[in-house]
Amino acid sequence: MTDGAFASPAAVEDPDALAVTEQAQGDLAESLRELVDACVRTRVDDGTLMAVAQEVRTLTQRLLARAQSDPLGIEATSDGRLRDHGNPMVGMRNPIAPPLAVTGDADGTMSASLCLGAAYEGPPGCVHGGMVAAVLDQVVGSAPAMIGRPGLTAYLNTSYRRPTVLGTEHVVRGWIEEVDGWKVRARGDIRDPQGRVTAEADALFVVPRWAREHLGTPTGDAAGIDPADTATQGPATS
Ligand SMILES: CCCCCCCCCCCCCCCC(=O)SCCNC(=O)CCNC(=O)[C@H](O)C(C)(C)COP(=O)(O)OP(=O)(O)OC[C@H]1O[C@@H](n2cnc3c(N)ncnc32)[C@H](O)[C@@H]1OP(=O)(O)O
Repeated sequence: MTDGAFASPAAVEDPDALAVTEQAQGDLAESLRELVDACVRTRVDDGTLMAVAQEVRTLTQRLLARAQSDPLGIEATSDGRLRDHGNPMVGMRNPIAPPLAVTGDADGTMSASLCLGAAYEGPPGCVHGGMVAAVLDQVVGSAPAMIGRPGLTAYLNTSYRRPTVLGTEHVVRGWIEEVDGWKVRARGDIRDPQGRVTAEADALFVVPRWAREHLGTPTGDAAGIDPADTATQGPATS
């Protein structure tokens, strides 16, 4: 992100055409998620592996025939969305994103379901700890964003209570503990189907100085911001 990232929203001139494009982009990413999973689990012979690798490289060249050199960034659009399609946790165009679908409750608690496959394995049969932290970073970090304080992670302390098992539906949650001007302390956890906490995080998100002029003036400390009252201030990401 750079200074002025949200200064001029990208104009959406033809919403129908954009919807078709986004459908195609999302479908491509989904097909690549299936490819990554197959790549990790396949037991085909060496000749097939080499042939498929060559075919994939050919497909890559087709996509690069027209590609931007920069990463996608976070883009505000004139239809009121904040597009973070390249994000590795929620980005619908990013095949390495699960992708998480993060939603907010009326009380400001953010949540997402999580069920990861073989590509995310750390300990045998379990989700890699770095991935667990990244998931918590995203979901917990979306709580400050929802109250109009989209900060960068200053710290994220993660405690791993029990393994997060692959192929199992978990629930990830994030909520605000304290708002202090541009700093927001937030916590979150991941729970297994039995409701047991597999990991939890305590984090601080800080709106960087360069972004503050785009977000107005904070009203003060926690007493000044009620997540339930301000939930609609946050950006809609899709
Ligand atoms: C912005 C637009 C985004 C839009 C987006 C939409 C988002 C929609 C969903 C988001 C969900 C994202 C979830 C993933 C989020 C990442 O992955 S962020 C990537 C990882 N994090 C980073 O790269 C951050 C790197 N660090 C930095 O850029 C800067 O150090 C920081 C954290 C922005 C702060 O820098 P700064 O703006 O210059 O402010 P600074 O004066 O240093 O500190 C401000 C205050 O914070 C305190 N502070 C700073 N760091 C710490 C710390 N580590 N411990 C304790 N206190 C600290 C300072 O003491 C100071 O306190 P006060 O004196 O004001 O009381």
